[in-house]
Amino acid sequence: MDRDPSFLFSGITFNRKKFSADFARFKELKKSDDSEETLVENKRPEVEAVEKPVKKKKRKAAVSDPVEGFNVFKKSKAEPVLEEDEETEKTTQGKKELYRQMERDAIFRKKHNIHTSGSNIPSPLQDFSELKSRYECRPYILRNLAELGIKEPTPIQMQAIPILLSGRECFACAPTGSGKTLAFVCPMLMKLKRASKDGVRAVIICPTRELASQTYRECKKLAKGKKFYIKLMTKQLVNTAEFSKVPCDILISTPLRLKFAITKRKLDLSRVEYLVLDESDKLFELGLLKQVDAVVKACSNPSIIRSLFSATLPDTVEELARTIMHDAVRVIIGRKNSASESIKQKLVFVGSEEGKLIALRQTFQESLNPPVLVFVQNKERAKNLYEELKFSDIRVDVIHSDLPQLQRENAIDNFRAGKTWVLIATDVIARGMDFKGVNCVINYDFPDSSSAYIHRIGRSGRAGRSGEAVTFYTEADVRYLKNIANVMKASGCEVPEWMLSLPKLKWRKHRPKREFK
Ligand SMILES: Nc1ncnc2c1ncn2[C@@H]1O[C@H](COP(=O)(O)OP(=O)(O)OP(=O)(O)O)[C@@H](O)[C@H]1O
Repeated sequence: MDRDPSFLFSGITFNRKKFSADFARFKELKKSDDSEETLVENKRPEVEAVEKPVKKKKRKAAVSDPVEGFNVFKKSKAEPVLEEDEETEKTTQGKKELYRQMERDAIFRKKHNIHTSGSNIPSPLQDFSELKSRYECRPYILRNLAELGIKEPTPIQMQAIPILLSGRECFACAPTGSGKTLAFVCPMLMKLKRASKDGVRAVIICPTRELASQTYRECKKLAKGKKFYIKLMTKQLVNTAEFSKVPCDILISTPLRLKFAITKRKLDLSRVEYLVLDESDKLFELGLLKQVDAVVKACSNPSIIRSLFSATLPDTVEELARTIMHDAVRVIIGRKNSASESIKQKLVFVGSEEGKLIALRQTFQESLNPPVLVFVQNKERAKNLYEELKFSDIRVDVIHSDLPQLQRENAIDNFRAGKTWVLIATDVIARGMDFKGVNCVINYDFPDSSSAYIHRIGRSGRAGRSGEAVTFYTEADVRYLKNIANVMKASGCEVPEWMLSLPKLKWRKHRPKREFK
């Protein structure tokens, strides 16, 4: 007979007092039963957890089985496992793709002579169209590049642009005339995005006024169609009463003017996001170092991106650079501290100082192929040589630091416009100046260092054009020939063996007293 079990115990009362001990035991037992149950319940997942690796595979296989009705369960339980596996697979795939990309980058860099060091270096840019696909570049930049006739990035642009766009600091060494200006201006404009009136956001320091004003013009050209506040620090601007209130996104200046403005408390650089030291090795020379240091200090924004560019980067400058930069990428195009390979270089023995003027006149008589730049050691010599040549039938002009600013500007403009055929110059325009189509550079006076040589002759053979460089040397210069001969050899020019085997000099600046004869 089936009886309800509750029925058996109906009417029975339990003497809790009498059997309190048993009751307690019973209770305990129940409790322990409960706890055991809890334990068992708790154990299950543990067992499952232990079994998981075994079950994982089964589950995975099961998931692939199209068994209806189990899907929900399988999905809900098995999905995290699947995700994990897919995740692992994805990671493996991702890693493989990363390695493949790194390999492709290495091949591409090798092809374009791009040498890099640093961690996680972004892939080089193969084409300017990648500025849009990879970095959402605004159309105005691509339009301006096209208008300027700039179709393909140069090697320094291929590598430095993605580095700067990915927010990394960079110190770069690339040959003269290889497009370094665009390599830092383009990412700067892209990162700044739009104009603002919240203070100076980017600073470009150039060693000379001429270079600063050229860089200013280049910036304006690339920013055309976009309302950015781009300012060239002139004497007039710095003396403006309300200078600190003038809206400015990008400020281009020589270090001296910047330091002056900072000292006079007219300029707040604490919001600067981008700082470029163009011709950085020059800026780190003794004459400019203090001023540059003051500017670097004034740019106190902790998330600032600094970059250094030059065609020559001595080890000492690199060491100094490392102390101010964080996690910077080093980019070298071709060989470090080498001359552009598109320049045909020649050394001409002129005997003594007297021989120079004769050699120069002879060179002009044989073939004068303007525009020609003639470099001399100092302003006195520039004035003297100009006096010698100004009444000849050659259209000659001169530029040096003693001239008033307007005259300096006119000398540059006339040379650019082809009105001047021969421009006599000191090293004031040896760096960075971009005169299109200078056919020949003549080092009337031997350059005082191999880097001065590289920059001087780099005024020709720019942007893939060919050029010529002639260097006069006297008996007194012979012992300094080796360094120049090495530069020549490294860029593929023929050099007599005896020059290369001259004793090695610990490099000091070669600035002998030269009498004009
Ligand atoms: N991608 C490019 N394609 C063609 N021309 C270019 C390209 N980029 C820059 N240029 C042109 O090349 C010339 C040299 O550029 P830039 O003055 O920037 O050289 P640089 O490397 O800074 O030289 P330097 O070391 O003498 O300062 C300029 O006239 C510039 O307009």
